[in-house]
Amino acid sequence: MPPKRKVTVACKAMKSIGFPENEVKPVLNRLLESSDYNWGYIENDEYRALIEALLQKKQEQEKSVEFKKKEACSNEKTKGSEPEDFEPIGKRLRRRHQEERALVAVDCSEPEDSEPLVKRLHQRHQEEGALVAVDCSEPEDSEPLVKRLHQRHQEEGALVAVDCSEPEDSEPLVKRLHQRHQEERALVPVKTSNLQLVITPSKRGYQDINEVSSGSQDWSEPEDSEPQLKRLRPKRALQSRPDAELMQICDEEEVEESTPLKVWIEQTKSKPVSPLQHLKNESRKCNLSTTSPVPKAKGSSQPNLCNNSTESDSLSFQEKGKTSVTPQVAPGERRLTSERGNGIRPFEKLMVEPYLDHTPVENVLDMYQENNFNLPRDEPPTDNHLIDEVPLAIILPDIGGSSSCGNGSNAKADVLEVLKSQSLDMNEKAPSVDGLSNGKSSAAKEVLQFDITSSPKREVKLALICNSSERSNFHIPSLDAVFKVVEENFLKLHGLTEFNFSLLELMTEFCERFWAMGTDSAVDEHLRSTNILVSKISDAQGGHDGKDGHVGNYCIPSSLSSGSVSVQNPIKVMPQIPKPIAPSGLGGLHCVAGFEIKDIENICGESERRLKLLKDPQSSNSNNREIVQKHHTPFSVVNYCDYVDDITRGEEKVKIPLMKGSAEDLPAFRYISKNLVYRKGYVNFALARISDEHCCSNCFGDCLSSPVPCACARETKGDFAYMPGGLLKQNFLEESITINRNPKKHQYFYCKNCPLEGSKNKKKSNRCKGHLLRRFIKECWSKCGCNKSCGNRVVQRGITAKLQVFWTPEGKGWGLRTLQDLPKAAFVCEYVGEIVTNSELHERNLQNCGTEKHTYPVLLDADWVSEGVLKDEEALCLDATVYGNVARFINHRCHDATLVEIPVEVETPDHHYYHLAFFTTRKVDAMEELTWDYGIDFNDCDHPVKAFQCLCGSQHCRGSNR
Ligand SMILES: C[S@@+](CC[C@H](N)C(=O)[O-])C[C@H]1O[C@@H](n2cnc3c(N)ncnc32)[C@H](O)[C@@H]1O
Repeated sequence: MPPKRKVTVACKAMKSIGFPENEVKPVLNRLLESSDYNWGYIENDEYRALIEALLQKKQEQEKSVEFKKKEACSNEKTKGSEPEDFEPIGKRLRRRHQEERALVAVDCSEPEDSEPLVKRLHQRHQEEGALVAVDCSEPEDSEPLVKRLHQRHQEEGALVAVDCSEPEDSEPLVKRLHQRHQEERALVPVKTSNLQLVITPSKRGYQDINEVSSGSQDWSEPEDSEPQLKRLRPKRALQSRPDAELMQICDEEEVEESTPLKVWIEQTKSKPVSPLQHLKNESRKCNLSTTSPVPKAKGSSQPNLCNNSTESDSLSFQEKGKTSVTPQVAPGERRLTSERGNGIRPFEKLMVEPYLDHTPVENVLDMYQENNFNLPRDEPPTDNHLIDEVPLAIILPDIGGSSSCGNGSNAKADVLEVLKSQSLDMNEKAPSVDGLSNGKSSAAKEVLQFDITSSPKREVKLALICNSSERSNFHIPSLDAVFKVVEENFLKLHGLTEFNFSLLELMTEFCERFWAMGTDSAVDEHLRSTNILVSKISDAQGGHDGKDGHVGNYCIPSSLSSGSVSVQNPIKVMPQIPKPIAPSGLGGLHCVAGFEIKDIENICGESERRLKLLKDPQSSNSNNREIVQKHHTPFSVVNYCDYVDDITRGEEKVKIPLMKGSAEDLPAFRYISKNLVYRKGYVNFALARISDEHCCSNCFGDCLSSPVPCACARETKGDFAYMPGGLLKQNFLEESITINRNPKKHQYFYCKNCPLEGSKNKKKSNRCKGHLLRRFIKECWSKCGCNKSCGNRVVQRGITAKLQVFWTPEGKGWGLRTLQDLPKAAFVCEYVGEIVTNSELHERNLQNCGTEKHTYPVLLDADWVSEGVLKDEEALCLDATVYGNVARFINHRCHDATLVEIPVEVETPDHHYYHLAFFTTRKVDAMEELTWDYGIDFNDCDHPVKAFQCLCGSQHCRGSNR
């Protein structure tokens, strides 16, 4: 969307919640400036940043005389304790935003609030707005923060009680919000009948974040789902009663609170924005009112609401003799106020964005993606900066010869309609690429603007708008020549005569990055970043005439009214051009750049030959490849493109593209997303084999939120391995990593008759070399009562991360990398292949002996110890050589691999078969390679994994000197 439009949309959105446009624009401007024109930041969370900024601006403006004294007084007192108040607003907002994001990274404690942000903000402010009965004339409390927070609980209750009885409704919401903000910012000491406290919401927010990230939060406890109403109650009394009574006590107390609830609703109904609050409270009323009790369902957070309260909170209230304070507020209101106070659930947590697919792991990954990918910057929304909605660019037709080609302006308009355009004012922002920036003094002076235009059709167009007012004799030069000169100059400038530099490649990468970093959460969009090729216009003036497969370009005259000339659209990145693999080594890029596109089908034919998709993977050999080559059909174009687009051929929920531009052959294999038994392997998924001990048939909903861990947590000693959100718990991950990296002696098991060794030599059984005993994860499954989105189902949901198969520069062949930042402890993929017995594997190895091709087997021996003596058909491994998933591309790393493999029990309690899942060992950055330690003994010549000269490059490489 062009910036102008974005401004309009933002103003409209703000108007809808009561901020007039004339107030919004300056704030928006300021925010844009301070965020480097990052619209993503501003639009995120339904304009959260903007709303916050507006509120803050308001409060700054409306500091009235009556508050001046208080403000001066409180500022004096709180100097130093609230450093953020002295930060510029943009910086503070950004920092806060970052911290919130960081919180999101670990905040998996409960399903997030599904209400839209604006609604939530309104509600929060409305609720907070009620807390305005403050008196800052008293000296500030010098008690420690924790103590003050406890007091705050009680205090807020009292405040609200007072507040409800007063006609505070007569104040407009916005005013109350501002007032509240002002009070919060100024750390106004609040006086009630008994004590003072300091309201420091932002401070509390940060404190909470710190608590969470420091691990003080127990992710296994759904503490947040407990209504704070109940937390406020004195617990000591409850503790002395039998469990059975607890529920009743809660109910009784709810009766007490039902009346104020009604009163409150009455009051809020009269407020301009109350329907939002009202709706929320209505729903809470359903949950909390005794007149409509909700059944205490197992698996939901309800049953433990009473006895799960934060003991320290409750006790401290009682100790301080505060139990007499009757919180006369609506439950919703109370919940929020106490949340702020107890340091458990800061407001920020409510702002967690919904997950992409509403499944925990996907959401986490998506959030990380959002967190770590900076959205492209936009220009400032000032009128003088606003660019034309129609970008100054030449629109090329679809190279694939779509029917719209040659259709003049109509088609152009169609394309333009969906284009997103962004600009960089070159007078302000120097290009960051070395060489370009060096040359800025001369060349960049003439580049007035750098436009990037993209469309949902996966097109990226770059346009440099140059000032040629002093060059009346301007003509369009040969782009080939321009590229050549720029490349040569660049190399000369940097003394890189041996260096192979291609400007076009650089621009292609730029476009790829643009897509990768700008993609939104739509699952299939991530492919944009890879399945794109660059094409140039050889004659920007006249467009194409049908030669070279381009029919009828749509050109905008290059002369611009202001005397500048637009070197328009020198490249166009087009998806789906089926030529990612070219003989030159530069791949399709080179081919297209050389204007050699004559016939798309020819290109696809070539690509298909190189790709060598198998008709019958089991009989894969060079002859077979020839057959594929000969049986090239017109449909191969589609097949081929599909494959590069997505090596999974639709087998996974996400597409996994192949990096374009490599001349190397992809190994011949057939993609499968689930393990398949080859022949003899014994795997029994019979429901009857799953006893009650091995499933949780009585559960429902999300097992992770159940107060009592269900049977499926037994494998992990009663503590689920996952946190809500899909990440592994820290201790479980660390333990698994340690077992892998520094196994202790006792973690090895030695078989009497090792199936592995036995399979190697039928006559003589070699001594068992030992098998590492690993910790299993047990996931809920079909026989369990919980639902599909239960937090204890992660691996079975499959791949959700954005991955790419790429050609490694170190010489390891193909590898796998992530296109998005991944958090530590995130599931990436499992190792999928054919389930073969050890003897079958041995046979395969023998067959392949001496040939280049070798298998990539993984032994499923993590629990052979408890399986006793295994028959051959039970001693299994996974071979992904011919049938496999993306994990077959994961390369080995001797030390500090980014992935660790963990056995996962899903369909069967028999541990001779399980899933092998890869989780990140640390935060992995976008574009980093994903590796795991194969566990190879590089000196063991008859290990099933054929040893290779290791090029992992790690400090403690075990196999580099073979
Ligand atoms: C599971 S495959 C990984 C994908 C493989 N690179 C490919 O192109 O298909 C294992 C093979 O990759 C290569 N490989 C993996 N890790 C390596 C490393 N650290 N150094 C050198 N080669 C490696 C070896 O040839 C090994 O047999």
